[in-house]
Amino acid sequence: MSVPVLDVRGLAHAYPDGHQALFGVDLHVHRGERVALLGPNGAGKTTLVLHLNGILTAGAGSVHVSGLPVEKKNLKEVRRRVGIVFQDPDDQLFSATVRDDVAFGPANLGLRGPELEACVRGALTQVGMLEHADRPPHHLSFGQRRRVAVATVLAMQPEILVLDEPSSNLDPASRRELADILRGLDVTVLMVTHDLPYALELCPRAVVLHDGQVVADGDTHDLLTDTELMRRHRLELPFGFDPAALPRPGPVGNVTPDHPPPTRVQRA
Ligand SMILES: Nc1ncnc2c1ncn2[C@@H]1O[C@H](COP(=O)(O)OP(=O)(O)OP(=O)(O)O)[C@@H](O)[C@H]1O
Repeated sequence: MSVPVLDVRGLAHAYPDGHQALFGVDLHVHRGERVALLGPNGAGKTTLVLHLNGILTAGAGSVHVSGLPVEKKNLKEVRRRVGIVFQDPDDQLFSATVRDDVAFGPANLGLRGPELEACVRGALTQVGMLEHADRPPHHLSFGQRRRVAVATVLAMQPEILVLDEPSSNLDPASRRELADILRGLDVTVLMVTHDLPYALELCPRAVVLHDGQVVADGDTHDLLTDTELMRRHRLELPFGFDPAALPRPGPVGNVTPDHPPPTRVQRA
């Protein structure tokens, strides 16, 4: 098996006020996986995600992205490899036009002229927003802005796409359209979500974080049908939702996963 795209080992983090948010987290994500990161409020999901591209630095342990350690001297390359789409698209969109926002990252990497334009068009096409390229982002709907935020990250051709609550504040049609887009991408995905049906629909594997520790890691369907595990870790499916009613999610885009399918559920 190849080097994991994401290799988190023994990661611990205490905030300056002394609050210990992560305790020895291990997480290995291989190329072609789509993994849901689940857990109740305050579990440490955001804290973990902020370590993946060096916004926060580890108190103990390590994070490697395709073998590259997340360290100050590597941050530029780490941030190209790990694309984070934050929950609020307005944290990511600040230019006069959609095109300029999507061009910002690749232009910083040195792309110019037709190469840059092709990159921007490619990313906007992937999210179905090419026809909006010349519009100001603040004229777009929330769902459209979220798609543009995804495009700004895809334009960097990341090795892993990290999404923080991608389905939040979307109407049912936009939620489904975004799921279709994500399913079609040829990129490894780590998705933080409280939307358990969305996790089940998109991610064959789920990792549950609770009180700063990984408490389960395995097949999403197996996890979400384990009522004792769900109760213990404050995870609740919407009333009347039956996980068996959804087909198991298929592989990522055209990527052939270089890992076996998740089967085991581990418990702390
Ligand atoms: N800047 C900070 N200073 C001190 N403690 C913090 C800070 N940010 C987060 N925490 C604490 O760290 C713990 C983990 O928070 P985190 O935001 O990572 O959880 P989360 O799983 O993302 O939660 P949610 O689902 O509510 O977004 C919480 O107890 C939180 O109060």
